[in-house]
Amino acid sequence: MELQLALDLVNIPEAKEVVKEVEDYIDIVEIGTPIIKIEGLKAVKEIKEAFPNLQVLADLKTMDAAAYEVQKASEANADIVTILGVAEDESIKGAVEEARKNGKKILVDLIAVKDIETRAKELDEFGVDYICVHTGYDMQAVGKNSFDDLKTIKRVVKNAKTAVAGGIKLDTLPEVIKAQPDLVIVGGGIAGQEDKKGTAAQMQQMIQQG
Ligand SMILES: O=C([C@H](O)CO)[C@H](O)[C@H](O)COP(=O)(O)O
Repeated sequence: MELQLALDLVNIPEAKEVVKEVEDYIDIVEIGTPIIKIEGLKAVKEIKEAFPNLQVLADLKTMDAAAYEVQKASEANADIVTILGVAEDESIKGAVEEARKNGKKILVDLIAVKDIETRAKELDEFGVDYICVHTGYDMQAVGKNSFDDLKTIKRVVKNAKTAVAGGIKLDTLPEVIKAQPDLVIVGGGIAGQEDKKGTAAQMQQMIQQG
């Protein structure tokens, strides 16, 4: 099980500061959609240059022109690129093909997918690397989480790795770990804490004890 730190509500210098604090305890650093929208793919490039030992995920949440966007993220040295599960099958296949050409990985984000089980089964046949259940900020605000959806994808996904994101904190991490995803994605649960290093260390330890 791996730990991914999601950075959403910071600029590039602030992102570097946070990663410097917790780099020993995380496997992947996510350059979140808001950062990419504000700062561009140079945020991905700069973080990869500063932390070459970490994998960097570009959270593009691609919906169309998938091969082109994966190509551009690859040029910025992203290791993993995200596409939305609600995108057309052609877009998903295009993203996978482009990622393969560049030695990169694709994570499909199931945010806003209504029939998680059916879509996860379909996506699993397209050769994507990760399938991720995700409760976004706006649904977290009305009390939703992805724990049941995680159990669903664990049951039906046979090829891809499984991932979970959305409001995971120290107190909810044990429930997530019980479901045994391959990747746990934490944003505010680390980046929003006073003691980021201590929290990340504790999360890594819990994950390793799995
Ligand atoms: O992808 C995310 C969200 O849609 C904003 O871009 C977050 O990175 C993801 O939800 C993880 O962050 P937390 O919910 O704060 O753990």
